[in-house]
Amino acid sequence: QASSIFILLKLKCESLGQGSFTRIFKGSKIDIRDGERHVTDVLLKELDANHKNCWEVRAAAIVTHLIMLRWSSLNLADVMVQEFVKFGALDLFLKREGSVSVSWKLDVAKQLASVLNFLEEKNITHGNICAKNLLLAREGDASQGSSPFIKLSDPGINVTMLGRDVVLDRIPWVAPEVLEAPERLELECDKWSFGATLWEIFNGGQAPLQGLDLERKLQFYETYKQLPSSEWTELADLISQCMNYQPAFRPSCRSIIRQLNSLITSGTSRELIAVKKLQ
Ligand SMILES: N#Cc1ccc(Nc2nc(N)cc(-n3ccc(CO)n3)n2)cc1
Repeated sequence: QASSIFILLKLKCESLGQGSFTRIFKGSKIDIRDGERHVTDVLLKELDANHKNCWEVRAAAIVTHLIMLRWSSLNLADVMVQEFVKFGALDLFLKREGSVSVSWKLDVAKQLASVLNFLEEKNITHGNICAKNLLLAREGDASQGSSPFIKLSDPGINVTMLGRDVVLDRIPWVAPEVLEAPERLELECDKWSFGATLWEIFNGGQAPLQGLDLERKLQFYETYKQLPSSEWTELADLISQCMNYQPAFRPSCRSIIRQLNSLITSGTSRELIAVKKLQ
């Protein structure tokens, strides 16, 4: 049996961004099989010190021998290895890129709605839908006819295990009902978060309610506020339907996908009219 040795190399020390309790690094996994070297880029998510105990580290890689080279200070038990997704988190990408087309944004939104539909069919609640957890595997280039491709990252630490301040800081992605009773995390909560993520996608990746302190974030929910609405009324309607304070009133995934499809048709013609006006 070919004994394959995985050597996990922490090449760069600077973090690539951070989750709430994780530092992330780019690394390389080197497989040596029958004398051949296969190098793949990996992302290492290292949990910070005082959250080690509640990190449900899934056996991410089935490794025969994992050799952490001497200079990597990572302790295997607290590291999750993920495939390195080429263009990284969507919020950072949108901030970097600034101008992507309406159809690009709707394509990404539709992919996320399809992922939510899949999870709903399996009755799985993700619990941390946001642009930071959407990873862009393919940038997509309209002139080449290629479309973007996103992957949904892991939800990280379960919201029921987070302190109240951390949950408050997740306003407006966390559904209001979760604030009172985190164990009531249900499928509808992901619909609420989908609405907030849709808002991010159409606002250049900027975080909604950025800069509000926890007190003001809490007031936002206590006074049943909605995010600043887009001037595209059909989009604003979809976002506020998803961010309905009554979980049962939020649209089904099928309805979300149907509404995105009609935005795609009206959206592209809106863009054509805008282009015609410019000419
Ligand atoms: N410039 C740049 C650049 C940065 C990162 C990647 N790649 C990547 N791959 C993953 N599997 C996960 C992530 N994440 C980034 C933030 C989070 C928070 O959860 N994850 N980034 C690609 C390009």
